Amino acid sequence: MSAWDQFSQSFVEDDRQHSDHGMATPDPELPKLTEGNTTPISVLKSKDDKEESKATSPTSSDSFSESDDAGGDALSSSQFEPYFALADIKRVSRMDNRYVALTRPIQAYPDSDAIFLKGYRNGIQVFQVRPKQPNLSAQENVTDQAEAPPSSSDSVTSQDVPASTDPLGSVSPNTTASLGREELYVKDEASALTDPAAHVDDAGDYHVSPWPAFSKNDEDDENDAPPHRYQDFFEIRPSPLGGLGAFAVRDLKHGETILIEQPILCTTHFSFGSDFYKLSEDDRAAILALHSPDGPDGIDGIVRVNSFQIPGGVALFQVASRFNHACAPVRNVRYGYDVARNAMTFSINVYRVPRGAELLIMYGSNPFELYRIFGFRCSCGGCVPLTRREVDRFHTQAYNIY
Ligand SMILES: C[S@@+](CC[C@H](N)C(=O)[O-])C[C@H]1O[C@@H](n2cnc3c(N)ncnc32)[C@H](O)[C@@H]1O
Repeated sequence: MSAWDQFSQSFVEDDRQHSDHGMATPDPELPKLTEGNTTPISVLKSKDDKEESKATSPTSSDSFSESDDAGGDALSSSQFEPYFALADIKRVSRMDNRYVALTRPIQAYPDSDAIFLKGYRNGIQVFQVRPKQPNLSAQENVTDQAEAPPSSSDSVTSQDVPASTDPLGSVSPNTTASLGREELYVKDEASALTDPAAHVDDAGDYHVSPWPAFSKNDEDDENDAPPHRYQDFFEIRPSPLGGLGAFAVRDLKHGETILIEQPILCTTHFSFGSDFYKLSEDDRAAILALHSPDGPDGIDGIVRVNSFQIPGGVALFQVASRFNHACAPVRNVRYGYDVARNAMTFSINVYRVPRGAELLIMYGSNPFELYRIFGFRCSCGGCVPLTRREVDRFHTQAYNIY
């Protein structure tokens, strides 16, 4: 397993253990931690790890990625690098061990030496905050992540948190370790107003309701919410865009979560071959039944056109991978990967979708990019389709490059 794989695995496992939140919905307005008054101190990885992650992490051109408005869902592995930064956030209020900040970008947060960008949830940027560790300068904190002693502020026993699953630093076995983690939600006031899951209390602070409980074994857990059934929202059937697609079975309204699905396979473009053969026969059959592009690529082609980027790799889904693409004016569904639940979630991002309409996500920002990555000429009706001449020119240019 590469360092990148190990890291991303630990990230996911860590989130499962520590958080009810963790929607990794990407956002093209990702605040750069170098903006404003923020002083970046470093990233977690050592130089060697970084080199390796560069070599092994997939590029954004290999899987679905959106990059448009605030509802964009561009999944980029780089966004999940552990950004550690000296940062402050103004006007923060503490609620149930979590922080809600009303300003963005991140500016100043006096009690922390590191902020870890976890992902997004309902358009809210979710961070984990590590309080300042005594007797260590900022630089030492970064370079000595692995050796840094746990602080005593937030005790978690190492039985709860195996060392290998802690992306914030190692935890010695058989000791009481403190992860000193807090969760932080950063939200601008404008988007709060459109977020159905948030409300503002009398003090002006935003409150965010937790996601409904979800686990693969919903039926086994009495405390969980009822299983989320996508069939209550849409059906999969032939699409005029080609092959199969998803169609609303009733009127759907903005913000409705229509799909929560765990992947059949999480992999990388480099390890797909071996990962595929570790699957059960049923899962392999489900992958082979997904849309297969023309050409000689075989299984590689199936992964290329059906996978979603997730932290550290790509994932294939039985249902989510059936959604067709539409460009910005026509797309009506946004998606994000919920790291905590290892689940892809789709929700409606337009005012209303009438019963019978096709539900469409955005794979890429323009028809040229779609052709280059996925090999199809977009016919969504919301873009100017590529002409035959443009396609020919693309092939000529590609031929000249290679
Ligand atoms: C992930 S699959 C989507 C589901 C697929 N239609 C199926 O039958 O499983 C992606 C493929 O669907 C087709 N497709 C999706 N959106 C399209 C669009 N807007 N215009 C034309 N073809 C599209 C392309 O062949 C693309 O490679």
